[in-house]
Amino acid sequence: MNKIRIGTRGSKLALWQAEHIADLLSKGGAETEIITIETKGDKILDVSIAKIGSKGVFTEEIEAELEKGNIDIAVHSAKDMQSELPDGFELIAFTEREVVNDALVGLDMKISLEQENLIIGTSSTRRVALLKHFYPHVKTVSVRGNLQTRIQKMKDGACDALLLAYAGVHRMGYDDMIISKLPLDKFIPAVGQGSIAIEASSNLSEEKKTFIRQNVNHDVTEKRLLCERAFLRTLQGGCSIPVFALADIHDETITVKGGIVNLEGDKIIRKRIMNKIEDGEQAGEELAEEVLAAGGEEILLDIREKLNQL
Ligand SMILES: NCc1[nH]cc(CCC(=O)O)c1CC(=O)O
Repeated sequence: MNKIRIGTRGSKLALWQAEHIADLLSKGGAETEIITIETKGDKILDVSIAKIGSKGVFTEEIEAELEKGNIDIAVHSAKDMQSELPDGFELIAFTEREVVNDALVGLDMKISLEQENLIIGTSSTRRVALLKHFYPHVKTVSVRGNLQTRIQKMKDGACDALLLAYAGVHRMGYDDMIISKLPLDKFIPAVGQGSIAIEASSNLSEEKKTFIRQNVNHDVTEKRLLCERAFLRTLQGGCSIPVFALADIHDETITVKGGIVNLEGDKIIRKRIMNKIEDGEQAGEELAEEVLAAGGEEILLDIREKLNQL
């Protein structure tokens, strides 16, 4: 088999993830090369993603390279992947999921969301809306950029602490700045949080596809993520919409919890569905239908309108 060429964005987190995939493939006996690609999302740092229009800002340039065959696969944080890829592309593997929680990150280990006069840096609409819902006294400020930039902005006084995905903080080696893991009963994570996804062109050879799946894919994670992604697809969520879902597998059963919260944080809809593992995608779809029917549809329309006005 020829060398496997791995495309990735150039941030430290993206490179860590690409190197992790290269390691897994090398252990299986493949030769690998990492190729860095700059995307629109990397260039525009002063505007929130919700304003740029989320669709494909971090993936377009990478997909162009996949299409041309300049790279064999692209490595992404699974949660950054749209629920529906453009024609001709597919996700062929998901790495074993690590800690899924959001985490409070900062220098002062005594900080808690219960305290008064707290300013939290985050640019995720989901985290802002969930904070407004569960901790309405907490103020938020938008802090964008890669992890290192955000931490620097916090040190410069932009906020008291950051709200980030535990997984990314851990991958970057900042464990000693993790103040607490937020509880999953309040902060249900973004779809796919904590896993790394491999994207390929549908034209990638079966030989490479099979090899990559054998060495990278984690079966239980894949089932959980396909369920969550079916929820996101049915809801037509998109990464700027504050929706969340988390699937878990025990014995023969998949359980998925998820919902939507409005931007003001005063309306939240959460549901839970259980199904046989092999019907996980159906469980994700049903969860979305229930959330939509219970008022999620209205919230979604309202959010779309407000994001369009940004
Ligand atoms: N949206 C950016 C992004 N994409 C993936 C991660 C973290 C790693 C992961 O969840 O796999 C992060 C940072 C964050 O949300 O704090």
